[in-house]
Amino acid sequence: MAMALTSPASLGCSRDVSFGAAMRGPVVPRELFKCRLGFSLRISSASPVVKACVSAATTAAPTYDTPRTTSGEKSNAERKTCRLALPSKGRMAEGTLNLLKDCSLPVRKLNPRQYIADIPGLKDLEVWFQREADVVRKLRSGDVDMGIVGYDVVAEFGEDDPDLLLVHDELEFGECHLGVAVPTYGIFESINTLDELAAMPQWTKERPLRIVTGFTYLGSKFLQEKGLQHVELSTADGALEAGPAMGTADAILDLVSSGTTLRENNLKELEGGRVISSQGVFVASKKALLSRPGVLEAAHELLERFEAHLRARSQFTVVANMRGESAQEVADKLFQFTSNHGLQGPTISPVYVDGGGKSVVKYYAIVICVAKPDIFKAVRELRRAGGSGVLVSPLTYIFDEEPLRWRKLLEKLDMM
Ligand SMILES: Nc1ncnc2c1ncn2[C@@H]1O[C@H](COP(=O)(O)OP(=O)(O)OP(=O)(O)O)[C@@H](O)[C@H]1O
Ligand SMILES: O=P(O)(O)OC[C@H]1O[C@H](OP(=O)(O)OP(=O)(O)O)[C@H](O)[C@@H]1O
Ligand SMILES: [Mg+2]
Repeated sequence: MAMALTSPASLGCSRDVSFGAAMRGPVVPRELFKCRLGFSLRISSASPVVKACVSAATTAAPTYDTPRTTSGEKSNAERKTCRLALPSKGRMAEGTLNLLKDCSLPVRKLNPRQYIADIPGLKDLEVWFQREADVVRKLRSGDVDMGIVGYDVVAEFGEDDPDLLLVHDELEFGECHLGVAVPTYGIFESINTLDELAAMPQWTKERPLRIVTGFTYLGSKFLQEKGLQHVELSTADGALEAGPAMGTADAILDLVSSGTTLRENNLKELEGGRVISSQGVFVASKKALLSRPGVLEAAHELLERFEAHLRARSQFTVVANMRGESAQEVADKLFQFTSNHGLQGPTISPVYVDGGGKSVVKYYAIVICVAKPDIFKAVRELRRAGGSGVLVSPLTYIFDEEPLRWRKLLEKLDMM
């Protein structure tokens, strides 16, 4: 899937696949415009690309001569502390802070407008709040070492940079996907798949399919891979769903979670038009993990806690008293009548009751973990196997052996 898009030659696609290099005002000289794919685009007002984008009042893909990473090599070489960057606002900010709090690592921020903070549980770690795209840019430039953001942002602004390593790829918040959508009406009424969209006779060199998106890197790569011929991408900062009805775009490529915004704007997603699925991820710079003291240790600590918490979150711990003559008999009944046997197997211990001055064992207490959706089935099964007094409580952490993701990370770092 990784495809380097650095020169026209590497594109291997029609020159019609172009970006809306619309004006950002007179600040950027026209000659300096560079399309995202890495080659210079001469802007002429006669060009249909420019005309379309100007009339669409969209903004240019943010790719002039400015690199997509910031500088900082010098100050980074001198930096002694590790840095974790977190989203400063929006959906992902809340999810990230909640996750850290649930992992007993609350972020301490003196006031909401301050962009530096710390985590009392993690020494020698600076926490920096940044807009999500900047988290990724600063990872790439070496200004921060680790970050938590949506995978969509890593994929878009990371541009397949091999220095970015996903330490945890499923933090279980901010779930959404990036997909192509078209109107439900007009010429699109009977169009339901990306292939059908691509095959529409309407799209020509002179009148390409106009797609508005905030994801020009992922979008161009995806559409080229899918072989779409005459496409023009433009970009805007938000409310993209308005584009088709306003007449400024034919289709959109945007994030979807509940699907409400699409529905409310008379748009439908196309089968085969899903670019990526996304959720919160923990990402780190390979260079930093390998060379900056303390980063690997901090990544390990965070990963351990995320894994242990997320595993526990999906489970209940269940304690029940089971009637039986021996622990062995209870274990046999559990295996026979129930599908829940705990992590490795049930823990079974005798329950002593007063038998008139002599303690006797008539019950055995069992402890098992049960996946949350299976809890009521598990209780029914336990009763069938002779269980009573079933106690169900939430779990905080499940620490297993070394997390699988840690081993995978060490492999990626050539440390195994
Ligand atoms: N329905 C959704 N729409 C957009 N993003 C979502 C959605 N669900 C989860 N996300 C995640 O949230 C991130 C964006 O969140 P949000 O739009 O709140 O950020 P923001 O910083 O306010 O951005 P903006 O510049 O758009 O205001 C996405 O990159 C994605 O990872
Ligand atoms: O499938 P849904 O649950 O409806 O969510 C999807 C919408 O949410 C986001 O927009 P956001 O709320 O960030 O507004 P914006 O478009 O102005 O950025 C995204 O860009 C979609 O428009
Ligand atoms: Mg938004």
